[in-house]
Amino acid sequence: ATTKTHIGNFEFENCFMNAAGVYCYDRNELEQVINSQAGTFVTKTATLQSRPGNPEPRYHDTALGSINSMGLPNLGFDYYLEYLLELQKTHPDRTFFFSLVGMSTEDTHTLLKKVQESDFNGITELNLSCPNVPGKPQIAYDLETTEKLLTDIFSYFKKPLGVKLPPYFDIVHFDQAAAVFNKFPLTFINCVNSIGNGLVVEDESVVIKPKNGFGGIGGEYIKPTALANVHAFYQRLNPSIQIIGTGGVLTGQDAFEHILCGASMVQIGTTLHKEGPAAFERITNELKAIMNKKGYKTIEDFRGKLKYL
Ligand SMILES: O=C(O)c1[nH]c(=O)[nH]c(=O)c1Cl
Repeated sequence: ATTKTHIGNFEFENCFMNAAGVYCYDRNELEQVINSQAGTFVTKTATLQSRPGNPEPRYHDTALGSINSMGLPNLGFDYYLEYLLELQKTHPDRTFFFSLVGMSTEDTHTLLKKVQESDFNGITELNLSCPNVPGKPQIAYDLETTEKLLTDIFSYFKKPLGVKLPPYFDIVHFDQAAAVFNKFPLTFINCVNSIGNGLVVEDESVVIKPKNGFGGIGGEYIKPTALANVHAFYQRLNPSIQIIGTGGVLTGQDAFEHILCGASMVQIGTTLHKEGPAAFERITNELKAIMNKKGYKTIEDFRGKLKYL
């Protein structure tokens, strides 16, 4: 069996990559993902200026997952663009993802215009779902703002673009969100970002400092929500818009389920944070074993073919 895949016009030797925010802060981390079994990587979400992020502790692992309120710490757009352009020379055969978002609508347009005018030839992931910047609501929970933003973006942005989405929890919201996304030539949507503003308590205390302990939840806690979002949009979107599945992937079986629900690429966050880049080889081998046992040669043999009762 092969776990290769494609997103847009790009081929990837493996359908696994990191989730933005994990193992992607700087060249050192990104190089480790490049040199792992991952098919590609996405950068930490970049903003126009570098950001220190929220006070620590701002990330905490639990037995079943993680909670974070990082606050968008990143080295700034220019740092990641410079590295991506360098990789286009040293790894011309590979395609990478650039995650970004502005701290204002104006900044978002400034960033995307810089990408459009640059020599970057990879895929851009616009983060519409950061839950941890105090005072900034998650853009993708405001569908009117999201539609206006995408309308303006696609008037000038002509390179491959996808959006990182928060989980939705209401069938009507799936309907309304899909109706918006179907209006645009999106290359993909990525479901899901962390479940925003959870609260983990240990003994008598919160476990992270920002926002009195409130933060985005990842890991085993969120797989049912992640699978539901992947499949809800798979059922509703134009087939030209592919789906990246993120959330709750610990094993090859979890990845199999994301692909069964419709995902064309699977991102790994909390598990990668806990296990390191070796997780890519383990999970890839586990998925291949499942595919061999079931007689599936490629992921297209079962992608989206979730059975109903
Ligand atoms: O606090 C963060 O940096 C963060 N944390 C998340 O869990 N998702 C995001 O999109 C971001 Cl931007």
